[in-house]
Amino acid sequence: MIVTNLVLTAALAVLGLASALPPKIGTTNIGEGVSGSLGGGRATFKQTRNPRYRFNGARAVYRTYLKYGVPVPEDIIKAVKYTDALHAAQVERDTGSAAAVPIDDVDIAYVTPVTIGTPPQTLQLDFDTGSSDLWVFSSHTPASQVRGQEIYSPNKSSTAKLLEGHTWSITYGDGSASRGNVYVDNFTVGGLSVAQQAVQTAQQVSSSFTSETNIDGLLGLGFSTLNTVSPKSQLTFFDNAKASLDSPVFTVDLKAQAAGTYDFGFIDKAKYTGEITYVPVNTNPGYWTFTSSGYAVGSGSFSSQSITGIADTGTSLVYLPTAIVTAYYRQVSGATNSRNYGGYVFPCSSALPTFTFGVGDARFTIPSSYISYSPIAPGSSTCFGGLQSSSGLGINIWGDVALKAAFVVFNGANPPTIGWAKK
Ligand SMILES: CSc1ccc(CNCCO)cc1
Repeated sequence: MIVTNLVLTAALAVLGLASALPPKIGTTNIGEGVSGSLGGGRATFKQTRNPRYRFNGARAVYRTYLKYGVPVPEDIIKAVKYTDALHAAQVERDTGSAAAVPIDDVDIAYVTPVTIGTPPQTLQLDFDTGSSDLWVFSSHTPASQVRGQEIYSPNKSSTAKLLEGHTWSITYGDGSASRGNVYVDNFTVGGLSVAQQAVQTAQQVSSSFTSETNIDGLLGLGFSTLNTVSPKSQLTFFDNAKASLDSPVFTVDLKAQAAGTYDFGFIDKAKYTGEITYVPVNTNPGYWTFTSSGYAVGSGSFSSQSITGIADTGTSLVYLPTAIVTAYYRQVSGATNSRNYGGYVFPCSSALPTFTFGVGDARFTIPSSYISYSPIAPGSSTCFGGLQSSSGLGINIWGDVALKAAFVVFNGANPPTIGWAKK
């Protein structure tokens, strides 16, 4: 039987009228179950949560009275006025969310788009919980040191202001370095804005930054005590934004060879499974330092021991005590700790066990594919490990290889804590 669109439409309309049940208050009735076609196409409306919506019960009741033409009782009117005032009194709460995109095929680092100034200039920055300077390639960076990076030009921003007499200089754990002067300007990450963010403009960058053409600078998410600006140190973007956030947190969801997210001000339940295990953070000297409860190699037994280290989104690999790392590579045929290649290498064809680490009673397993990090040179059959010894660093580092295996909450409350969840 051929049912023309017209008849179908009429039928749907009659059905609609016939369903005396009103749509549930507070939801948008998109005609659940009403599919069918008007003009042949299909439409699906995905409902998304509005993180800024604040439910007001009194107002919902008020709307119901209006909807059914019933005079609104005085006490409901009073309740609406009272609750509206309460909501208005709440400081404007804010959130932000932005993508974390791997810059190459081994996830050596991740970049996130930010906008600076007026009109907005977009740069891709490496969000780094292991440092606390926000610095960018700029119009002050010598052309010989710029190789395709986007630059920030303060003289093209009507809202940029030079921070007179302030300079900065930073050297990272991997030996890379940069230095320069400081402006304040409007700064936005994923819809979250800070009006007067200190933006450190590079006048010099080391060769490793010049050759990292996909990184236009760093956004430090460590504690502001680590900031290198002198004579007056500056606050990180998170510290500046914290007071206006719904919740004083940011979360990190890094992915292997895919875009993840940095969220500010809220914890997205869709991004993790099970419970979040929170542990204390030692903010001295300014890293997100926490203590892991132990480790296991592959299907081996879990060794309960305290491993104190930093959660560092700006470091690619995991660096742990030599005893743990040798226990791991003992399970990898052909693995050696190579001076030539600067760490543990193994035949790319070797089978690698997984690596499990503990946070409290929770256990997080790093897939072996994350630890088979990359050939030591393009096409080589020798691979470099994603797990290396921290003996030369003096600090244990849970870098991207570990962070990719979890959903991590950096809780900037007082006292700060760090939360780990499976995903
Ligand atoms: C040359 S690309 C680069 C990216 C991030 C960083 C900061 N963290 C590194 C660990 O010290 C340094 C260099």
